[in-house]
Amino acid sequence: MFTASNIPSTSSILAMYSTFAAAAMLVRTILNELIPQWLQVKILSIFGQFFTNPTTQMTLFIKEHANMELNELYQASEVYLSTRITSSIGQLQVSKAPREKSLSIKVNRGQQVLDTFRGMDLVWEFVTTETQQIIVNYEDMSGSNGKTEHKSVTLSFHKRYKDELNNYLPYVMETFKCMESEKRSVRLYAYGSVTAQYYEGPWGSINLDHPSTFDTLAMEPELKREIMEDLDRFVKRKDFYRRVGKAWKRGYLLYGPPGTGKSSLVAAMANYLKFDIYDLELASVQGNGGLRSLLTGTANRSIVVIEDIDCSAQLQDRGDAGYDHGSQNQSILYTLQVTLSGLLTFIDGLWSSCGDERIIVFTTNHKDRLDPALLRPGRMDMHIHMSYCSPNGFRILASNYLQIENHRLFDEIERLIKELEVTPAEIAEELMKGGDVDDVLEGLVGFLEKKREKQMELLDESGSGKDEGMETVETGSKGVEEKAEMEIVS
Ligand SMILES: Nc1ncnc2c1ncn2[C@@H]1O[C@H](COP(=O)(O)OP(=O)(O)OP(=O)(O)O)[C@@H](O)[C@H]1O
Ligand SMILES: [Mg+2]
Repeated sequence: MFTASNIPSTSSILAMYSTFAAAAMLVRTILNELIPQWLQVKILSIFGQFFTNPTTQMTLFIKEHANMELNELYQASEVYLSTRITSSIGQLQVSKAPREKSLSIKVNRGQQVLDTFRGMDLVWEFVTTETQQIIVNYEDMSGSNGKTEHKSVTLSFHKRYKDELNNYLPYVMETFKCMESEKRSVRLYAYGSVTAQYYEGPWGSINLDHPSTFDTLAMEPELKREIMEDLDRFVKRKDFYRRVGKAWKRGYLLYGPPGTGKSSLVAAMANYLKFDIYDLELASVQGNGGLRSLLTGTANRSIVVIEDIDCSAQLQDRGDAGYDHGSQNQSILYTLQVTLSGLLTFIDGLWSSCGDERIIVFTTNHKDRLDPALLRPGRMDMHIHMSYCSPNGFRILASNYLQIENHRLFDEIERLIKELEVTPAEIAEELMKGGDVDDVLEGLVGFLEKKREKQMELLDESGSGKDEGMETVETGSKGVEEKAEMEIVS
């Protein structure tokens, strides 16, 4: 009993309370490490949290895909829960892909993970359900029975905390975004096989681990700076895009001869922004419907690349006339090809409405062969010409490959490079040859001289000139016709 003289003051009650709370937290942390999570859930059920009581418990189902689109909250949950791993979780998935530098540890399916947030206890669990499905083999249009796996994660908590979710779920998303921006490796996604489509989702991925960066790219410094600034501006302009009512996306068309660094530039962009790459081979995509579901299955903060767009799946506009082919099989084959209009519809419409911070890159060796519809303003925001190696480009390669900034042979090499159509890939190959620096550079001079002889012969025969320099063309709303004025030729 408290008497007037021994009633504790408010401050001492607060001090007692905070000591008690700290002790409770400590006990909780220790128990969290020692007691298996499922047992903790049982204990919580007994002592008032009633996780197993359907009248007081609320469970959210977060599915991997929602309306055919990747569910970002599911992705976030997977990443977030990897930060909640304690020694009390009985089963973990550990993997290491050959190209990955570190182990990847995830909570195994069926394992419960306990989390607390502002006094609220939550139980997470990964679950997998299967449904029977007919799997179609698109080559011969035969069907077979198969199982489709649906991944989801459940989140259970006491109903009285449901309002707190408005803080908790954004916290999960925020943690995910922070971890994503800190991640060191960029992933390369490629369109999987039909089987992968049903069991692992349409995109399989590996660590990109591509060494290309803006530092290693042999390009005119001015062009490099422009591209980097464009990317910086793009990622910072969330509010701008929202204000002007435009989708937060950017399209780049990279064109130029083989071996001039188009693919390397895509890797450099991905490494610079820490965006994952989705490599889309249109030829293996089953029709416009397939294209749609693949593209909607890509994550935010990513680059979708369609290489060699001029060669991809006879991309000519075929209108709606495809069903006039007579035989059933032809109609089926026809519908399995991506059409130009399907691609354009996606770029203009669907692409705009799905996701944020998206970059799409087309590459081609022959810009002149592209359908003008693809080059129209508003489709690709920036056209980047990757051309033959320049003296500046050579110096970057020499610095990267040989770690030298100057050499007695540089003048001669640069003079030859100015005269010739030689790609950075060809020069890089020469610089990779063994021997000391003198040997390698003499080898390069020999290579360039031989090339000059050959080009002189060809020039005599055809009388053609060199495709000079690199340029960027910004195609804004004013149109392609204005390109000449906006050209920056370096
Ligand atoms: N501009 C460059 N800077 C540095 N290295 C380059 C450059 N261009 C090419 N290379 C070297 O050549 C190799 C091939 O280049 P890359 O695949 O990027 O060329 P590409 O333009 O995409 O060719 P293609 O049109 O055949 O796809 C690269 O792995 C790189 O080693
Ligand atoms: Mg390429």
